[in-house]
Amino acid sequence: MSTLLEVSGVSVSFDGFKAINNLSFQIADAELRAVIGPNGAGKTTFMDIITGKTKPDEGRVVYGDRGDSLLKMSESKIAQAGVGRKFQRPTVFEDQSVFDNLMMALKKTRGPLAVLFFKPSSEDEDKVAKLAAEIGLSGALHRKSGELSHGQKQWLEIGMLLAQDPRLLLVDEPAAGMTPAEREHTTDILREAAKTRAVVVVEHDMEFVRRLNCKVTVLHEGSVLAEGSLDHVTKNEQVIEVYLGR
Ligand SMILES: Nc1ncnc2c1ncn2[C@@H]1O[C@H](COP(=O)(O)OP(=O)(O)OP(=O)(O)O)[C@@H](O)[C@H]1O
Repeated sequence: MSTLLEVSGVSVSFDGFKAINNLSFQIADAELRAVIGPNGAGKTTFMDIITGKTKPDEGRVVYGDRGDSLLKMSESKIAQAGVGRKFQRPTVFEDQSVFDNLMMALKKTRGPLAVLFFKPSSEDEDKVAKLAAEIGLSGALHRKSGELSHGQKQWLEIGMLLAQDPRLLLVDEPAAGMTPAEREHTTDILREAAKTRAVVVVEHDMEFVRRLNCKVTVLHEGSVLAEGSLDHVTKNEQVIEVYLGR
């Protein structure tokens, strides 16, 4: 499997405090990865660097088949290049139906002019139906999104990101506030999504990470402390000390 994203030797300081310290990270196409670490480990800043929100002081961030540097690109250019990000709080359009939210997300992939003159084809309707099935909302297609449970809103937002067909999807704490059954379904969605794209999941919940059943990267003080299977990293003495032993 070829490398899709390579972060090497990246550091960033805020007012002299090194939030990211010589961090290196790689992910392949169609790989699922969990990123864990205690509060303040640098997980959010790490994602901010990939999406272009924060520019590092040093290091390289190389992406895609041509090895483009993401550091030279704006946030919107990075998004256009196929990097999608899901924040913790869902931001679906509550007054619109699930169907309309997914359809709008499909439109967005076609640029501003296409949005103005957009007429959904039956092909688009099929795509929306397929996305709804992928996120487990086929039965709720015509419900107002505002009426959905917290978990369902999160799934809808994942579906809206998938509608844009990202090559790399970054997901921030998807399990927060979910019921155990919703968490299970969320791991299924993410595992399925990672069959055709790279998915990075930042998560605190260990049971959730165990169900993801993927390679885990442990961050601590802005660097990678350990990497490997969950069983491997949870046996690491340093990991136990800084994170799990608390
Ligand atoms: N814009 C900023 N200005 C100053 N300090 C910052 C800024 N952004 C992050 N930090 C600091 O950098 C460190 C890393 O923060 P970050 O939010 O990336 O950690 P995190 O692993 O996502 O934590 P959490 O699990 O609590 O969300 C923290 O000590 C934080 O206070």
